[in-house]
Amino acid sequence: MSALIEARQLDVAVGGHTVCRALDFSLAAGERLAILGRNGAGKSTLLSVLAGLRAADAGEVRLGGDSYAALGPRAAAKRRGWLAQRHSDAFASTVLETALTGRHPHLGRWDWESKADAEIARGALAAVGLAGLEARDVQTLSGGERQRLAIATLLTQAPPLYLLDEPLAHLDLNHQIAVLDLFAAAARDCHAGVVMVLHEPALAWRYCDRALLIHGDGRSELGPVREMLTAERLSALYQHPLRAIEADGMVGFIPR
Ligand SMILES: Nc1ncnc2c1ncn2[C@@H]1O[C@H](COP(=O)(O)OP(=O)(O)OP(=O)(O)O)[C@@H](O)[C@H]1O
Repeated sequence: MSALIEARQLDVAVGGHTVCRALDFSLAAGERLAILGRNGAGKSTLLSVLAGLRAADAGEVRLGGDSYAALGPRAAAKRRGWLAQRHSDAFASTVLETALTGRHPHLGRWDWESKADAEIARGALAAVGLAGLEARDVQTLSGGERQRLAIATLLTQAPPLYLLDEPLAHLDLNHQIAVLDLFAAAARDCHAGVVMVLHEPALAWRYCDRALLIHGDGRSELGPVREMLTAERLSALYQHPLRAIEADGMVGFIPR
């Protein structure tokens, strides 16, 4: 069976700066991969290449064995969902209408969303703690509520592969864990693949199988979280000394 996503010999650069060179990886159903690196290292740029929204400088990205060019936008939207780092709401729209946009790839050109689509969207809103806000104007939401709405919209889309750019942005600790638990359940119960840009190595350690470290100068390292997320490697990655502390089978990284 083809991987959910596969990058082959990928070169990515932005603004004259190399993000990665000859990067190879593939993600199987049910796997979770964290992308970590300093601000400006190119994590969002790489994720947008993986999402088919930006061309690579060399190499290719395939979703289930097919290129983005062969799939086209609608078929690609059924195979991967992308959580952007920023959400713009140019027009007034309700929370439910926004979540329902996640169903669009599943509808025919002239179809309206059905009752079943609305149930899926309501379920996703409830899963992120937004039940009761369905009729609210999206422009009145707090930063954390808007982020959870974007996640609910993606859960409504229900792709087999989630590409998440900083899914924990704006979220308090309680909602960070709740959102990571939701994607863990999607991986475990629905065999979804998850690639997420994270700034918290301890949560990557706890919620991901593998980590991709982007050093910002073209170098990258990929491997199981227990090999990649060590104090030594993370101190080099963030260019700041860190100490690892283990408790109850979990690890934390303390800046020195
Ligand atoms: N169009 C552009 N022209 C020039 N430089 C750009 C352009 N787009 C992005 N960059 C630069 O490329 C670098 C990588 O940006 P990117 O958003 O991918 O970083 P990131 O690792 O996701 O950072 P952060 O952790 O801050 O979100 C940054 O230094 C950014 O300023």
